[in-house]
Amino acid sequence: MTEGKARAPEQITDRLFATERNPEDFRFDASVARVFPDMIRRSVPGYTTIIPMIEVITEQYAQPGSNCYDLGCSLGASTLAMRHGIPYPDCTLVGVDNSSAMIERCEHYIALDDHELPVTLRCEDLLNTELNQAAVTTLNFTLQFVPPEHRLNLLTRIADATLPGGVLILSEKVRFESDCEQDIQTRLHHEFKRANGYSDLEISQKRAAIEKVLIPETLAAHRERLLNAGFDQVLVWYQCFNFVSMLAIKTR
Ligand SMILES: Nc1ncnc2c1ncn2[C@@H]1O[C@H](C[S@+](CC[C@H]([NH3+])C(=O)[O-])CC(=O)[O-])[C@@H](O)[C@H]1O
Ligand SMILES: O=C(O)C(=O)Cc1ccccc1
Repeated sequence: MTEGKARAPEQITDRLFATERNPEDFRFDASVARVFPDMIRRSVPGYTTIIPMIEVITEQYAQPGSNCYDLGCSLGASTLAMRHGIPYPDCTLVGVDNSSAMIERCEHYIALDDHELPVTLRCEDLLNTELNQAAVTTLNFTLQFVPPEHRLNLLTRIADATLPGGVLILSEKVRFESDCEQDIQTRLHHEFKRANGYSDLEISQKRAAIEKVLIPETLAAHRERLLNAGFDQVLVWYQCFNFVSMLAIKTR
């Protein structure tokens, strides 16, 4: 480790679903925020690849004097990737999350990161947050938690706020048209979780807890809605099982 640099906090193991519990919908509360880095790394195939690629993509699409947004920033992993990718000192970087437990811890992680570009954190609903002059906006596994009926309106607000040449990085858990593919990809995702030390009880209790709050859609539905919202081009730049990351580009 470089001398004088702050040390990254130790990761706390996610055991939230390890013992039998009453069925309750998943919430981003203090108990989740506490174990979140471990939870997301062991639960989302490709997360540890997607984060550094957000840095690479941000570096390509940031524009001088623009704003960059990380919507649903949690503890700031995607925010810090954007911070490190932005090559212009006059850019503004904003992280938004409506979980106060996440934002409180996120402030701490941002402070530990030794970098000159300031980060503004907003503890508010991303459905109401002000967006303008955006070069890069990230929704890294966040849109899936927004009620489906609000998704087009949010994406339209993002597209309207995006500068020509700007992008949206959209990572989502997806579902598949074909029942057979849905079964295979879900099984492979569960095998990934098992390989990362989650038990069958943990997998099934978490599955029940997220069922009503994490609503995946098909890739075709995402594509069509992004184009309807005002983006000009949509491409998939990453997929591992049922976890996908897209790039929506505004060319004009
Ligand atoms: N309406 C909303 N308004 C604001 N925040 C919201 C809303 N709905 C959900 N969130 C927030 O979106 C985040 C989703 S996690 C993002 C990971 C991060 N991007 C990462 O790259 O580490 C993904 C996951 O847990 O799978 C949580 O912190 C919620 O509080
Ligand atoms: O854990 C799962 O099964 C998921 O689909 C991903 C996830 C990751 C973190 C919070 C909620 C869901």
